Amino acid sequence: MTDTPFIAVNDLSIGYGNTPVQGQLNFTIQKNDIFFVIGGSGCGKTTLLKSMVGLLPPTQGEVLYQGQNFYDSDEATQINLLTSWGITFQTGALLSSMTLGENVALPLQLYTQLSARQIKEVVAYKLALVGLSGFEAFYPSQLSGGMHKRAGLARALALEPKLLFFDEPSAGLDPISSMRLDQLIVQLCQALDSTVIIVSHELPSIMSIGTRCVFLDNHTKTMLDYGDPKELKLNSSQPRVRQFLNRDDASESQ
Ligand SMILES: Nc1ncnc2c1ncn2[C@@H]1O[C@H](COP(=O)(O)OP(=O)(O)OP(=O)(O)O)[C@@H](O)[C@H]1O
Repeated sequence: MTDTPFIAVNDLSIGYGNTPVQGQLNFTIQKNDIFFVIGGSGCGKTTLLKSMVGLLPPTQGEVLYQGQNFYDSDEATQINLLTSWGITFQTGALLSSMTLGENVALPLQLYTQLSARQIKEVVAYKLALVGLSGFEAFYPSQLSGGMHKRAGLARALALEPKLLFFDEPSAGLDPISSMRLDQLIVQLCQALDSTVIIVSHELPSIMSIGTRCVFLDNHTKTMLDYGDPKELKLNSSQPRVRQFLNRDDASESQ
């Protein structure tokens, strides 16, 4: 038995060139968490996600995945980590020139030895999981916003990831579709025994499915608090965190 956290963010600073975005980030994520990264517009949520998925080396500190630091690892370890992650960013989740079937098949073709027939079966299964059975031949432009998000989820799930990253998964969806997507994320997370990290502004999602969250602050350029969002909403010692989670007007100025 080890007490190494599933993910440990240690003294992390992130930014672009000489412009710091966030610093002194320290928190852990447990296996099976549905972990939200929250905070006002432009505070650095997407930047944190980019840094966590290997797209932006930190300016200081580290993110450890069961003790492994992506940026310090050799290529084989980096590929192992990358193929155990499913990532959907807000834009560009799907390649527009490919059908849904081809989009979902792509990671399987790149990273597995499966035959064409096996890939076809896995694609059909993943599309069924997100309620898109029979849509293999559709192009992303032929889908509604909600279907597009679910198809992005199917592609992220292609390699049965143990860790899923989502940037604003329900952006642009109506409240009902957004709630259905939340339920789908919870079901898939349980079925695949996965852990999920979500960047989101959506308070109903944060409150209904979030197990823990970290609040990034624009003013101080660091985290103000982290923990169970329901707890923080009531008891955070940080007024800006309570304002945000209670949707007080004061949080809108962030
Ligand atoms: N590629 C980039 N180069 C330089 N600065 C960037 C880049 N991408 C983002 N930034 C800046 O970094 C800061 C944080 O941006 P980021 O997109 O991470 O915030 P966010 O919290 O995800 O915002 P939102 O909630 O509005 O999507 C912003 O000031 C943004 O202008």
